[in-house]
Amino acid sequence: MQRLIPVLNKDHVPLHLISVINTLLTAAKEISHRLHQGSLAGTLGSTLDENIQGETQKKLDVVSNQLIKNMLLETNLVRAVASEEEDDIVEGNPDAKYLVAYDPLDGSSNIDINGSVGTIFSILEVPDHPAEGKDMFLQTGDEQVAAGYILYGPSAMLALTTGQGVRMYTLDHTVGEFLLTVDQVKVPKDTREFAINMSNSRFWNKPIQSYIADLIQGEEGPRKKRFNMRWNAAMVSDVHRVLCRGGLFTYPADCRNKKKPCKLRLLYEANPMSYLVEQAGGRCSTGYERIMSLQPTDIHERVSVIMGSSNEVEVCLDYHKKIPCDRFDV
Ligand SMILES: O=P(O)(O)OC[C@H]1O[C@](O)(COP(=O)(O)O)[C@@H](O)[C@@H]1O
Ligand SMILES: [Mg+2]
Ligand SMILES: [Mg+2]
Repeated sequence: MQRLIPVLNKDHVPLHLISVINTLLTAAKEISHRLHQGSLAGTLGSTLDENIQGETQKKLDVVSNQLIKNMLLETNLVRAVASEEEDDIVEGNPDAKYLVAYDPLDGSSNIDINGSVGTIFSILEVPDHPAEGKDMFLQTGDEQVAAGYILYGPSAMLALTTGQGVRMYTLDHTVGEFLLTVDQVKVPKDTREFAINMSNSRFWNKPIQSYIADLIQGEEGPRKKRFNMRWNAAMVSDVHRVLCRGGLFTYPADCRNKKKPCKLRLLYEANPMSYLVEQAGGRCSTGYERIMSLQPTDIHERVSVIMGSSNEVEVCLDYHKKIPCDRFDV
């Protein structure tokens, strides 16, 4: 089985970019080890702090964030990092070429129940201008030069794209390396599976309510086929399933908190996952716009997300075209 670095070399990925990716993986191996140790490592549970988004931080959110940040900045190859768990960007080498945006641990609520979690990352180049502060990160998803995630499940898996399709690697603990296990990931165009947090349905806008209501009616409804639902409460593992066997994943806007209608973050979650899903032949949208075309205005910006099997996403988007929003504008 092939190791990661020779595969990236064969794809002519620039050497410094390979080093940045490899550094992320070194941090991921350490996170994987700590997760594997569970309570024995003393890192489960919450801290007394909240992150910039007002969410309680788990100890492992903080530990993972520190590990990734420190390791990346030590390479001298990174100009700055932006993390879901940091209020502001953290500057590195002013002469370096790369920017890394990351969600150190996605699906945090799963940590204490020994469920799947992951690390999501997006790598950009420093733009010609404005090349200062957090504005450097305000680039569309189309500007990403690499993106991926490490899923810490029964095995630790890396899904990675550098714009030449998507490959998956599995961590071989005996040699401490990620080995190629799926060469070209392809998301099937059609599906009978969807992933959404149904408990929010009364807070959704009409287009998504109608779409999901029709899926649930199965053979008796307008879709005339039976759909199954899956929800792991970790985007990384819900999207991993979509990459492996198709499906539609969505976290739509809702009116639980009018000031914060969307949950998932554009830079740390939506853009990197969209890059992977599109590179595997799937489709990604907010319901109204392609996610990777969005111009970010803030590093912690949140968006509504619909992604997965292209024909199914298309159907969902038709509901958005035909049915007006009734509760709030997105
Ligand atoms: O608890 P909910 O509302 O179902 O939300 C689950 C969603 O929240 C997230 O856990 C947010 O990510 P974080 O754990 O990084 O904050 C997503 O991974 C997941 O899709
Ligand atoms: Mg997350
Ligand atoms: Mg997180």
